[in-house]
Amino acid sequence: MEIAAASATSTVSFWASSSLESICALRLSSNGVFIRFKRPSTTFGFQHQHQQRLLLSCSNGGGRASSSSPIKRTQPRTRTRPKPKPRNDAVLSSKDDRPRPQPQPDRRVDSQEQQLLKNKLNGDPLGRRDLGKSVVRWISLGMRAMATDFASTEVGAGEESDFSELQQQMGPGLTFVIQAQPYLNAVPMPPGLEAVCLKACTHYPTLFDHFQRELRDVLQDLQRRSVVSNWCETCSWKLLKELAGSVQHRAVARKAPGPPKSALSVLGMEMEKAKAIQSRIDKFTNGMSELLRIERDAELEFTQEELDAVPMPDQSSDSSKPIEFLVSHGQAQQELCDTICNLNAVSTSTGLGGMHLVQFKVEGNHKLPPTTLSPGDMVCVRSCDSRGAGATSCMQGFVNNFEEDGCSISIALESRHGDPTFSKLFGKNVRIDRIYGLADVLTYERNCEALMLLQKNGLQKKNPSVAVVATLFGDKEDVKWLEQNNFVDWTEQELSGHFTNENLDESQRRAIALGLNKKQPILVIQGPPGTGKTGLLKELIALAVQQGERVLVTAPTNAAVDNMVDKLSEIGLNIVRVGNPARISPSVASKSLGQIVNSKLANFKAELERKKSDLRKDLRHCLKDDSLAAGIRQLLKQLGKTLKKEEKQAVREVLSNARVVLATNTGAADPLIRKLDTFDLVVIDEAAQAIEPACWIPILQGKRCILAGDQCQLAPVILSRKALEGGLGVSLLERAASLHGGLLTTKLTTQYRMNDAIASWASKEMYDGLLKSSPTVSSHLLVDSPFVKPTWITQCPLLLLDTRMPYGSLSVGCEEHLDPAGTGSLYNEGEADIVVQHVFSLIYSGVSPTAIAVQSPYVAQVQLLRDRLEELPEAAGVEVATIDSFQGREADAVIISMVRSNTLGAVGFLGDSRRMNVAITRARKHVAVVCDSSTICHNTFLARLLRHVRYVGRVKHAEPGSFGGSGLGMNPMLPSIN
Ligand SMILES: Nc1ncnc2c1ncn2[C@@H]1O[C@H](COP(=O)(O)OP(=O)(O)OP(=O)(O)O)[C@@H](O)[C@H]1O
Repeated sequence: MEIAAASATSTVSFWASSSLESICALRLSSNGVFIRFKRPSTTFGFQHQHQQRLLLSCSNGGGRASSSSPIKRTQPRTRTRPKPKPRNDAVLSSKDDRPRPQPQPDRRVDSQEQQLLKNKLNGDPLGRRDLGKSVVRWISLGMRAMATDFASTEVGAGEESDFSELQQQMGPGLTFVIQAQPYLNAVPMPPGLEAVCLKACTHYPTLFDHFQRELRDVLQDLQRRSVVSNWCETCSWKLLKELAGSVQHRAVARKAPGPPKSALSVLGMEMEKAKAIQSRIDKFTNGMSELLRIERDAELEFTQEELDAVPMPDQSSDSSKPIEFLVSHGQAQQELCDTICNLNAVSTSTGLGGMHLVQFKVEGNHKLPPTTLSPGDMVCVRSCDSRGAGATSCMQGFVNNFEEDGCSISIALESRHGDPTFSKLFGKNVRIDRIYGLADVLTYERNCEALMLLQKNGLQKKNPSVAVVATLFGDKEDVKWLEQNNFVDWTEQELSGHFTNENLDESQRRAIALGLNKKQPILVIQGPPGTGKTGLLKELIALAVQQGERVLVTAPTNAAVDNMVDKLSEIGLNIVRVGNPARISPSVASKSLGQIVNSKLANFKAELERKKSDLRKDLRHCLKDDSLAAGIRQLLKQLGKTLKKEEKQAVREVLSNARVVLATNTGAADPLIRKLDTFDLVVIDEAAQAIEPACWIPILQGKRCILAGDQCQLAPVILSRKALEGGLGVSLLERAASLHGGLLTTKLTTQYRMNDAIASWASKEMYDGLLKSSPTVSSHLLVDSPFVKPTWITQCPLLLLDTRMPYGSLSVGCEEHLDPAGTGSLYNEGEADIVVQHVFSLIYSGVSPTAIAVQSPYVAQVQLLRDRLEELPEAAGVEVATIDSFQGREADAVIISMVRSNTLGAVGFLGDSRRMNVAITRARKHVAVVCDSSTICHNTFLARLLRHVRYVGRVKHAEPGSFGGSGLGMNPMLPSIN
């Protein structure tokens, strides 16, 4: 999964100017803030936790907080290291088997925290009582510096362009907070009050309040010195006032919500009823904000562990080795590495959305080492010495791509204009480390912001989704009232449009008819695997566009969004995919905002480049003539500005002309989308996998919404047990489905994917026997596909390849092992052998490699399997993926490697029924489960799965190296399972 969560994940980093001796770096990262202090010979690191616990630790230089976790790998490497996945995918590492990080109860701190949180939600600036004198002074100093910088444009007043640049950088909420960080960062925090400082420095109302005061003082000072005539009339003050007057500022920074008068005026509802709805919203948003905070802290802890694990080269390693091979854990040479050293920044360009694309090249034109990194992976980029040591400051980003020369890698850095560290990467040795798990401050802020907007605007006149809010937070009586007063209507709309798929069944047509009713504020489409949700949404969106609606389509993961982009591209709709370019699948990149804008401006850019090159030639000829050269430089600058202006214009045009805009749930908070007109319809696919606050981001931007998904498939990934138990893991789809006696829900019950031997297990285990198989698929087998030979395997829909040994002993070579790379994931080499052999059996029987998918819940096993299959040209096209990343897709034959084989009977998260449901139900005609049944059977849910296979499928004992061949003519024995 992209994570699962993951998704338009992005992180923002800031690092202090190196001129500051005392502070080396402050990083606003992943749902939280890290700060590192540098002393001449010691580096202190601390992580701010909600418990206000400061974890102080020391290390000798290297810019990396030492911790109890060892820096060097001590385990010997015995095999190609499996490629760990980012946490989003890596929900599936055995870390999930560990106890979740639990915040320590501290009543005093909790109440202090609650007060701060309450203030944050209320939008009140934190006062002296919350902060204390020294912290107030610290903020004032930072904001004074920022205000001075801001007002410096007044000195050359009249240059409109400077202000327009300021205008672009300045924005309410998070944008302002981001702009403020480098200034705050440059002021040493008062000792002992770091935790409060860290809280305050992300609190927008507080920062804005101080900034406003300081700017006024700075401008008044300029007036006294006759630099400006009237400070109130200065452009910077006007800009600030404009900001303060913006709707978004008022939404975020306004004080506690007043009475729900708008509900009264908009809906004409009785005041008491509206108050009751508002109080339910208040209770919900306050509770959810608290759970988000708990979860953020758990993520922060996880992230710190990951950052602590970023390796440093061993002092004793052989320095004569090619420098680019200096990789993680002090290994001088290894087959694959997740750190690349000795890189130089060679060029930079600005991608859409302000993303900096920086190209790094290996020094001396060496080739890049073989690496586990691939596009979309999260990395941290740091300057260091030539041996990769002494890395201090860091920026985070994503791998954008590898250049064709084999020497360069391009990284999309999440930095903003003026970030001081960015320019410092040039002319330095740089190392890039892969980071596996990162909590994300932007996601956290966006989720919190959505809750704030829901609380403040939910029942307001200006909220286009007021009927959705009233339905979801109102009781049965309120919903009846909404219907009686003609605000909502729950009937089906007559279908008149043209279907691209005429085969839709009755329940699918009903779902479409309900979804097209413009007065149905919210519709939940619940469908077990293979019931056609994705195809149905494609039809529904096409028909909604036909009836003149603009649609915002979102999903919790980039993979799910790309899947929808793929489907919608087939029917020729005018669609745009918005999101981090590095996270968009290359197969749908042509529909991304960046590429559409680039192709739209291709001619313009070519012409501009021609002009620029002419001007540069002229410049070379007139180097002696200063005034002419200055004029040419001015023209070149002007051309750069023209391009920026054109790009902005093109972005606006492309987005406002698009009939369908697609993004992840959190990606829908992108200002580019927010600035657009209200959408008529919001569709959230895979909604059961999203936490509710994230769903409110798109919902609040549309008049009505449709949630599609299956609450028996993957759930939102929640790290903190406390947050999970508090209800953060309950999706909006799940909550809405149980509201108002199922009024909001329509169900699909016929599946069109699986052979009934496969579907009947899912139906019995997960859907109370209600999932029916269409006769068109209920008995289809691999052998029915063209060119497939009849073998016992191709005629078997369900197969167990069992590595179990008698008397409870483990099959030699088939034991589970902990990933030596320290990811916490597990692998099983014996099972990998058996999987490869089974893949070959299928291919020799005539099954196309592209019709085969191999899945494992463990990322280390996925990487091992990829490595094995990549070596075999015959297997090219076989897809190997974690279960989470395969959700929403299907394949004719699916092989699942369960990995767990131990004498304790420990199965970890294999016992998660929702994940196993997804794994098994991806298959159309054949599932092979490779496992050690003596371990697996300790879990009752998995034992029932084994029993089902035994009754309706086949069981075969399997050993590495012994099972194989085409299966042609074989008549396997069927050992029983106790
Ligand atoms: N009415 C129908 N008649 C025939 N085939 C259908 C029909 N509806 C869907 N299908 C087929 O069923 C298969 C599964 O459809 P789809 O992927 O849309 O299901 P889904 O509900 O999204 O599944 P999942 O939840 O597992 O992702 C596809 O191959 C699709 O073409």
